[in-house]
Parts: sequence; structure tokens; C-alpha cells
Amino acid sequence: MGGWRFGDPNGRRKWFSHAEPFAGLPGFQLAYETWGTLNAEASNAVLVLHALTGDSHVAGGVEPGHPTPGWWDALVGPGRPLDGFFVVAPNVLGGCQGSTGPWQYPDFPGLTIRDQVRAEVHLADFLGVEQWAAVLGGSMGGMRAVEWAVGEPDRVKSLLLLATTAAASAEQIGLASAQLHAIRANSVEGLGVARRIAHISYRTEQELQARFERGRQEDGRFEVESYLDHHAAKLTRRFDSASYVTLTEAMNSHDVGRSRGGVKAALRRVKARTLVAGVDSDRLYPLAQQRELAAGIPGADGLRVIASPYGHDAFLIESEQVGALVRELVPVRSGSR
Ligand SMILES: CC(=O)SCCNC(=O)CCNC(=O)[C@H](O)C(C)(C)COP(=O)(O)OP(=O)(O)OC[C@H]1O[C@@H](n2cnc3c(N)ncnc32)[C@H](O)[C@@H]1OP(=O)(O)O
Ligand SMILES: N[C@@H](CCO)C(=O)O
Repeated sequence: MGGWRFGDPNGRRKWFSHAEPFAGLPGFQLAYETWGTLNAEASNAVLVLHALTGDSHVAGGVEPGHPTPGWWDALVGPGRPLDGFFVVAPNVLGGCQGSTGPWQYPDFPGLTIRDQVRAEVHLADFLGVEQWAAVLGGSMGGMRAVEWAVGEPDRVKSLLLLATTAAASAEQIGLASAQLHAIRANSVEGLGVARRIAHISYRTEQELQARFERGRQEDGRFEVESYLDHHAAKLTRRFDSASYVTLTEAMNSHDVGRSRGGVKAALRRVKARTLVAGVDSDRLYPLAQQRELAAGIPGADGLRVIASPYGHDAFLIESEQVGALVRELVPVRSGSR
């Protein structure tokens, strides 16, 4: 088993353990990282929720000795939008970066986004956070963020939903099911095939055309093929195929309206001041999905649009635009954190 499943590659992980049976598991642990300090009123805690292949390492280089870059470096650190907050980022339940996942159990139960959020509620209780100043998430992280706000409306003061949806659509489930078939046919090769399919959906036709055209490598592969091979190999080195299946199935299960009278009724439960943003070129999580969220959440301030040629991945790449949204959601109030 790779060290990344158990270990602490950046030397910053902490673990929370829950010893009681939970969602078909005998118990669980969540790996998480934190930045900053919880204030005396416990009013400055921000929960950052990662996407499908992300992890708890939101930021690197904030403290000496931890240089490995994170996936939202632009948000955390001196002078950055979450400076002064107590930032908490767990690895999702079912993931493979320190949290309990299917690589540990032969008969790992299926999990839903709701199960994953319920696990994070236990982490919040453990940390002494009664209400998050903000919950932020994109894509799968946004699914958990909206589930937090619907399921625990009194515990989320403000909410940022990026490139996400209230319920997985038929197309999203369809693309995911092709990826799941590839992995079930051959877990290692299949993970690479799944990443290739997924990565195309994370980018845009125009970007791929502009970058690669019909170019070929010396070995005869198309440039775009080589690019996808590279992303497939990179993910296969750092990610567990069984976790990919568990997390993908959890995303397919996502429907905030299930057993709550539908999406509209569920979204009306949200009490948080909310910003919803989508990416103008996102073909996987199209703007219509964020429009539905913005229209349905009572405290939502319209729909914000991130302008980008990069498609769905823009919520990871367009850090200036994302940072501006975070500053708007949780403005710096000197001395009040
Ligand atoms: C820093 C961390 O630890 S992140 C860990 C957690 N990760 C996450 O949460 C998100 C997962 N990551 C991602 O989704 C993606 O990597 C993103 C969105 C961040 C990538 O965004 P971009 O910066 O646009 O990268 P892009 O898609 O252009 O890929 C660049 C890579 O493709 C390679 N590449 C470009 N063209 C080609 C080609 N024709 N053939 C082969 N490789 C190619 C580059 O050399 C580069 O390699 P590297 O990443 O190993 O340095
Ligand atoms: N590139 C992102 C896309 C999923 O939202 C990831 O791998 O997590």
C-alpha cells in the first residue's frame, strides 16, 4: 500500500477517530489539516471541502518546513482571503489520503454524500465548532458544502458553492458510469482510463484545440493523447482505484432533495448567506445547475460567473476570481476574528 494512503506526506495531517459504528463501518477516522487558530468564541472556523481527487492539503508554504504546494494555495496564508480564520480541511470519508477508505476493508460499504457530511459533523463537534463562519467547496466539495447547509442549516453561517449542483444529472451519472466500468474491468489500467474520460470533461473543446491541434509526439501519439496519458499516469501514482469508485458512486447518489420533498424544498432550508458561482465554459457542471442553486437558496446573492477558457477545472485554476468571491463572502473585519 502506498504511503499516501496511510502516511503524512506533508507532515501536517491530524486524525479524528470515531469509535462507534457508522454508515456500515465499525467506526472511522478522518485525516484533516488546519491553518490558523480557533478564536475564543469559536466564530472564525472555515470548512474547505476538496473535489474528487483532492485532499486535505489546501495550502503549502504557509509555515516553514511545509513547502509542498496545495490545491488552493491562493486562499490560505498571510494577506490571503482566509488569513485570520481557522481553516479546517478534511480528507473525505472514503478517500485515500489518510481517511478511512475502501483500501482498508474488503467489503467497504457504499457511501453517500450525506454519510460523508455526517462524518464531518462529528469532526466539527470534536473541534468545538458549533457554527462554521463559512463552508467552501467546488465540484464534489460543493456537493458536500450544499449538503452541509441543507442538512445542518444552523451550523453554516455562510456558504460558497463553486461549479457544483444540487443533484447529479443524468449526464454526470452517465460519464461516471463509463469510468466505473473501466475500473471494474481492470482496477489499475481502468483508473487511468477513468481519468482520461474525466479529464476531457474537466476541460473545453476550445482549450484542447488551441493547445494541441492535431500535433503528434515523436513516438507517434497525438499531443492530446500524450497529455491525457500524463494525467492518467499521474493520478494512478497518487490515487486508489477503490476510493475513486466509492467517491464516484457517492457523487452519483448526490441529491439534496432526496427524502426532503425535492430539491426546491431542500434548498429552502438553507439559512446561510450564500454565493453560488459557475464557470462560463464548464461542460460538466453547466451554469444551469448553479442557476438552480442560486434561485433556490433564500440567502443566495444571484449567480456569479467565473470567466475562463479552462472549463470545470477553472474552480482550481482561476484562483484570483475564486479569491475575490471568498473575500466578498467572508470580508476581513480587523480584530473581529
Ligand atoms: C499540488 C497538489 O498536490 S494537488 C493534489 C490534489 N489535486 C487536486 O486537488 C486537483 C487535481 N488536479 C487537477 O485537477 C489538475 O492537475 C489541475 C486542474 C490542477 C491542472 O491544471 P493545469 O495547471 O491547467 O494543468 P494542465 O492540465 O495543463 O496539465 C499540466 C501537466 O500536463 C503536462 N503536459 C502538457 N502537455 C503535455 C503533453 N502534450 N504530453 C504530456 N504531458 C503534457 C505538463 O507537463 C504538466 O505536467 P505536470 O502537472 O506533471 O507538471
Ligand atoms: N480536477 C478536479 C476535478 C473534479 O472536480 C479533481 O481531480 O478533483
